[in-house]
Amino acid sequence: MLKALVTDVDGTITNRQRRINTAAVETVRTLVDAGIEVVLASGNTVCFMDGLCKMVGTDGTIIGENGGVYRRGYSGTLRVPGDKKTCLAAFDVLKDYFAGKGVELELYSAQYRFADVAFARNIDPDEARAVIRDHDLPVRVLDTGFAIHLQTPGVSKGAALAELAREMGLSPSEMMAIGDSENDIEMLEAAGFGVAVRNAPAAVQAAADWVTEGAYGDGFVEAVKKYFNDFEIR
Ligand SMILES: O=C(O)COP(=O)(O)O
Ligand SMILES: [Mg+2]
Repeated sequence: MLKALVTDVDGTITNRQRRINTAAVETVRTLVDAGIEVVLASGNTVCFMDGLCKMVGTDGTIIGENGGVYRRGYSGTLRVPGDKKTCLAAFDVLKDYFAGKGVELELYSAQYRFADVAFARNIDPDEARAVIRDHDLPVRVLDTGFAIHLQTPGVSKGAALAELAREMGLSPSEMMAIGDSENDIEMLEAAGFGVAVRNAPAAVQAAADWVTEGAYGDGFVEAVKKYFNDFEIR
């Protein structure tokens, strides 16, 4: 039986423009009201996630910064498996490289981040990967479709899911995960049942156990409806 749902945010319960799908919000509330824990798992910052949890109506359990941080409930201890210093050092190398080509990198909410670095998608992520490789830097480049992130190896939403499951007294096999992007791959693999929404790229769909017909929030709602009876109602 499934006991918790772990869902990505951007591209999974929002549309391409980051507008939240209101039916997806209702669906999350239906789960929460049935006693099923819903974990929001995102590349976004903790403060963003806290506001989102409050307004959607979850208990504040989050995975943020692509697994760079996670926390059980609003008052739980914030765990920070990520390493911001390493990511920032790699970012400086990228910044210099792209400045040399006349392209400025735009950091996203750097002052609110504990673990990863996020910046605008005005460069080719594969070119950034090549620079990281050439300089032998210990970070990986993630393109979420909404931002590019730098993250230390071993840190992922999937690794955070496994740690969080332990804190919640659950097994990852009792969790369903839903996502849309390459920062969700490890999470879809770690969960007992992984779902990709239709807008997910092929590599993400391949990591999932099932792919929805609908895209974005419509796909999210479709997946929860289809598997609702596999959740243990308390
Ligand atoms: O922060 C991002 O780049 C994307 O966020 P997401 O993980 O909720 O899709
Ligand atoms: Mg996403």
